[in-house]
Amino acid sequence: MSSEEGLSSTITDWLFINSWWLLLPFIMLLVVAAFIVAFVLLLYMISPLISPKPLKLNGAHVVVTGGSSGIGKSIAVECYKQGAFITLVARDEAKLLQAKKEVEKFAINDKQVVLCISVDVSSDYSQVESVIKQAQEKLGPVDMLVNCAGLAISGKFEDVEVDRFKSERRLNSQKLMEVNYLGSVYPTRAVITTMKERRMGRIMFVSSQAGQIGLFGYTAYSPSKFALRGLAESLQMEIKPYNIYVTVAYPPDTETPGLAEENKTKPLETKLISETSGVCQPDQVAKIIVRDAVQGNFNSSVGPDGYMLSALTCGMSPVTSITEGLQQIVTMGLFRTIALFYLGSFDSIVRRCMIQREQSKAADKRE
Ligand SMILES: NC(=O)C1=CN([C@@H]2O[C@H](COP(=O)(O)OP(=O)(O)OC[C@H]3O[C@@H](n4cnc5c(N)ncnc54)[C@H](OP(=O)(O)O)[C@@H]3O)[C@@H](O)[C@H]2O)C=CC1
Ligand SMILES: CCCCCCCCCCCCCCCC(=O)[C@@H](N)CO
Repeated sequence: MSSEEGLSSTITDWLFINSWWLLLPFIMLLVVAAFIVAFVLLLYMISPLISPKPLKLNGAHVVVTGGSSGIGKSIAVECYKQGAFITLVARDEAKLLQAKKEVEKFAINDKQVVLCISVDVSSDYSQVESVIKQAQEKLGPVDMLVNCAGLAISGKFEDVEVDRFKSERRLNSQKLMEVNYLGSVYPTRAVITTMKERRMGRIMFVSSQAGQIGLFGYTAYSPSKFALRGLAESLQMEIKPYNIYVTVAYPPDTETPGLAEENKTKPLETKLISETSGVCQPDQVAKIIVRDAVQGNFNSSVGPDGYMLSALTCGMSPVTSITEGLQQIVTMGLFRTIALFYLGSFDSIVRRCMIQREQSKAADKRE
């Protein structure tokens, strides 16, 4: 070895020995990252421990209000397919009988029963209480209540008859707050005592994506669906120690007789804005809702827009799995950023429609 080579290797040795501490921040960073990864993994592993025990639908008694049509009927079918006994609740008896026949096609054993009850869920509590009692006498205590009876009216604030926000009752002119909100309070009130005694049960409220955001044309509808969220959160805090779990479902537009009826008078703005999150089939919506209710998830959403909306509007709602909580924490800022773009595009839809209306009005006047 030449003396020059010897010198250079001594220098490298010296540098190595004396500068290892330069790597210290990197090592520390690695250790911290490893801890975070391990912590998250641990959370994922214990997540099932804090989640509610799934409800067995086989042999369970499921009451579905609004079960004679649309989403409610599909929910009844989905539960029946999994072996449940069903009580369908709605007003029109002919529609109920027709739905009963359709549901019965999906029996998986010969003990299963579909019971029909005709009642207006929104008018008189004592009536609702007595029909629920009848149903319990025939098919046993209610294991799951699905509050799906409801309707939508859309129209500009000043165009919706003031009466229809609530007020007096006329035939075929249902009031939104009464049906969508009180029509969920009454059946829930009628089943809750028995559920608490049995220390088990599921209560589902079918809200809407319009129960998460207020939209053009939904000044009467949205509040009636937002109200369900307040009810659900308060109730869940009361009944969680009794092992009863509440689910709020927020579907997008879904192809049902109810939607067809609503579309007859829907403002163009409402149509265009709602199209953002697409149109779903009732069967597809029902599958997701029933799965979430069985698992005891507080939140049930459909599709990517539904997922983002739910994470964004989670507020102080209860969390039913650690994974869900983590996802909300991580995605909140990003989803708010995306939401601002959506809001901008909704505002521009409203502005464009207004300009178009004014132009066609002016043209009409000239003629
Ligand atoms: N379709 C959609 O785009 C969406 C719907 N939703 C919500 O889902 C629920 C179901 O909607 P959808 O399937 O479209 O509706 P449908 O109109 O197809 O069905 C409504 C059901 O509710 C019953 N019902 C209505 N009023 C009463 C009442 N006062 N007492 C008892 N039963 C009643 C109806 O029967 P009857 O008339 O015989 O009483 C029928 O069985 C509603 O709450 C709606 O707001 C949420 C998001 C999207
Ligand atoms: C990150 C943020 C994402 C934002 C996505 C926004 C999507 C808005 C669409 C709202 C659709 C409302 C449908 C109401 C359906 C309904 O309840 C009636 N059809 C009942 O008949």
